[in-house]
Amino acid sequence: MPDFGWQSAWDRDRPAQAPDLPGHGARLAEVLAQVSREALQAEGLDAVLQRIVDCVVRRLPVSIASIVLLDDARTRFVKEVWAGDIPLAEMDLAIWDVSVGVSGRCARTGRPQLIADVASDPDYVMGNAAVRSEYVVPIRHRDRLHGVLNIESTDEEFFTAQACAVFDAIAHQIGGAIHLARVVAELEAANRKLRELSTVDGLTGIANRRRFDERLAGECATHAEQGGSLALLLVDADCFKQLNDALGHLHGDECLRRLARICGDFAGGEHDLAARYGGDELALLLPGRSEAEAMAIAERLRARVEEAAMAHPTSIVAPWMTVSVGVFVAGPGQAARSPARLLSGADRALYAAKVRGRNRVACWNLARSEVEGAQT
Ligand SMILES: Nc1nc2c(ncn2[C@@H]2O[C@H](COP(=O)(O)OP(=O)(O)OP(=O)(O)O)[C@@H](O)[C@H]2O)c(=O)[nH]1
Repeated sequence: MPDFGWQSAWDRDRPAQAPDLPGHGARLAEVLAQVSREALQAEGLDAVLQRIVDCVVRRLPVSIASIVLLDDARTRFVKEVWAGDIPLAEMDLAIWDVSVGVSGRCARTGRPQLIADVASDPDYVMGNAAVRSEYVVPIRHRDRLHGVLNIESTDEEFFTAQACAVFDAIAHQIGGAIHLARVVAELEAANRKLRELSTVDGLTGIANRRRFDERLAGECATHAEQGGSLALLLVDADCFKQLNDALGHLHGDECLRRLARICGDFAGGEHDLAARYGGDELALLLPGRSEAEAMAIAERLRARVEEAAMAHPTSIVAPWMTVSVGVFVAGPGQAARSPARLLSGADRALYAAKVRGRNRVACWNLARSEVEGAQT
């Protein structure tokens, strides 16, 4: 007779599904307490299942406890976590069919399997010759079968109705844990998707203004602390209103998407960011670039947009789409690293590029308080 510590208070004829453990349920409660939403989120399902079987073997007098999970089709066992105080024979049981073993029988029938004498059961797969009895319970949540809980004992009298009821309750809790883990995973995936959507520009697929503002503030703080340079490029389509008017907004949208892809190609560094700043204006944040490097990138970007030869029949600049680029670089040791000052510097440069003819690159030089690079 197993000694769970609550035998004296146990009603032997009690139905198996309702373990009543007056005053003695601490050990079962400890097993059940291994499952919580916090533990599932922090450690993941596999770790929680492992803690359950460890706790079963440590706190209840069983020799082997294992949880075996089914695939979605419920035709194969695909994962097993186990614990034991006796060794198990090396068996390649990582994946096996439900036609095999007592666990398979349990999964096929959906009913608990109680084997008082394992030697007499043709389906029993021996892991240790000392095992005498086994109890295998379906793990389900509502109508869905997730796997089985397999308990083995060296005592053939072990699985009384009371003992079975305890393991039924544990299997029930595991079913809930698996369901909860799925819900948590689905919730996390949905949250990830939402976070992603809230920082991506719907039209172009690059970062949106919100993400840009966050990153700009972050980079400004980092560079204020660590020094180094921080380059900002504002890229604005020339005569975009006329393009929309001539070829329609849908065509304009497609041109913006292509422009965003080109900008994205120039944001190859780990901390670089290409974003849609608003309307037909995009921004490139390039930490660690000197003024000369930033100007060279801006010029290559400008040239690449021309090479793309997106038709613009009504532009006053060229028969294809062009961009003007304003550059500002907060160099090492310069005190101009606030987002507002970076934006204002790049904006001044962009304005100069526009008024000096468009389709050109200009840079605002803070030290000299003048624009460079945009020939008049
Ligand atoms: N197709 C399309 N057009 C947009 C979108 N967002 C803003 N625009 C248009 O972009 C145009 C920007 O016009 P302006 O700010 O006058 O600039 P511009 O015509 O490019 O003139 P310059 O910048 O001075 O060369 C406006 O006509 C907006 O309607 C968008 O998502 N799709």
